[in-house]
Amino acid sequence: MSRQVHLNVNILNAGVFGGSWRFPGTDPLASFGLDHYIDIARKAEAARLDAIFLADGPAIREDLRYRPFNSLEPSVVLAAVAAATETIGLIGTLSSTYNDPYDVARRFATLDQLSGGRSGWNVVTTAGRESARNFGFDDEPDHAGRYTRAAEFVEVVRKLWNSWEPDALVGDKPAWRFADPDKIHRTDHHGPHFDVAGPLNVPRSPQGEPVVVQAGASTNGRALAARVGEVIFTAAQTEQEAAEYYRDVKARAVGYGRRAEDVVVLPGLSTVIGSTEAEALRRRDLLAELVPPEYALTRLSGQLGVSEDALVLDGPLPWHLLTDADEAGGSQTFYKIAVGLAQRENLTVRQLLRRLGGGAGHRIVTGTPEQIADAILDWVDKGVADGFNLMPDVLPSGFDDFVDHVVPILQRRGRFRTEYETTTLRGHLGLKIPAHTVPTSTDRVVA
Ligand SMILES: Cc1cc2nc3c(=O)[nH]c(=O)nc-3n(C[C@H](O)[C@H](O)[C@H](O)COP(=O)(O)O)c2cc1C
Repeated sequence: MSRQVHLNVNILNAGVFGGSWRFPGTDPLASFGLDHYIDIARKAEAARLDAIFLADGPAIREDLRYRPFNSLEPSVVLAAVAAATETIGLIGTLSSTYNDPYDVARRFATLDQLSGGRSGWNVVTTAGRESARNFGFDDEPDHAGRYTRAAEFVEVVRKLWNSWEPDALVGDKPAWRFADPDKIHRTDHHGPHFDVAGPLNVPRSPQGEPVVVQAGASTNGRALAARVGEVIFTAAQTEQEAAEYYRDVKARAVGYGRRAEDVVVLPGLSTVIGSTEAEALRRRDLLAELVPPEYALTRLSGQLGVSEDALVLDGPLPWHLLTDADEAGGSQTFYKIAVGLAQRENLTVRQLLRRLGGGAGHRIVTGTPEQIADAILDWVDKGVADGFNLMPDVLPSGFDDFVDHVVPILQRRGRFRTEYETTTLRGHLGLKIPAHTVPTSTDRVVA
């Protein structure tokens, strides 16, 4: 049987482009209301997608003068969507840098319990000074330190998810308890030992425990992905980039004693769909025009860590100011992607801004439903992706087009489910229930 495709939909405000909210017929503020998420989730469930996905950064980083951008807390939104759906997976992003393990463990265990085993936690380390400032930091902790903390953070969360014993004490030193808030200079925290006690005592979920998703494809990010990630949300502009990442992270996972199939790799895919190729291209052109230039420039300067003055629209990137990606402070993945695009295609700043469409740098495929379906199956059949985290160009219209016209093609070709065979997120993704979560006779199962 040909490999089945896994598909999530990332509900990103009014769509992935910086000007999606301005697209004709789009309600720019829909994403500030619950119906936006419930309607898309129900549409995704009716189309038998694996999950909906909510990205998140605990700060309003977008320039609100140019783009309505909400920062609704993902676990709250997902709880409401859980009540309005029955089978679709529910993946939310919470930062390992700006949260505590107990709180994250509790949120996703609760969501898992109440949703019947459909929750997934996307662990990110969160780049950007704005988020740091929201949590009392002077500046963002360094990149490597964020990942050191993330590795231990996930370990503690998983222990809490299985903390059936009263003294789920982990780590050997008290973490930063707020004994003396004045003394907590959190800018110097690097991978503290978390000291948590007390079980979560949430009854076992039908999927054992929430799925751990990871997003961040830098060198540090790959190590974390291979160690703990069950689903990896990545970004790749070319088949070669996708292939290199896919093989590397699966090999690293095997190196940690895991199986390659324990890791589902889902690159982001932005789709721009038209009934003809010409119509799709016209839609793509309009989306490019709708991106406020100031917004795109601000976003690119933040992504590259250079001032806007250094970005001359009709000139090349300021190569003399750009460091090696592994030295970048923010998201090294998207730093690499932007630089790689400009280098490979010899783009001016203006041309790069158009290629990115005001987004971070996910691959954009523009075409007819058949062309989109071909592009999806091409990477899956070449073994460089297990499916995709979809980011429709405009929400909800772009996702409606995908569900109404692309999914049926994948189903007719026998590559995508026509019915759910399971009711849990793990089940949809083909992930095993972790052995340590399978109740044993000695487990004290909460009634
Ligand atoms: C595909 C993808 C999606 C991401 N989504 C988020 C997100 O929703 N929130 C966030 O804070 N960081 C997100 N990040 C960035 C990283 O997880 C994180 O911010 C980190 O600091 C940078 O990771 P990197 O250097 O490994 O790219 C994403 C990164 C990638 C590659």
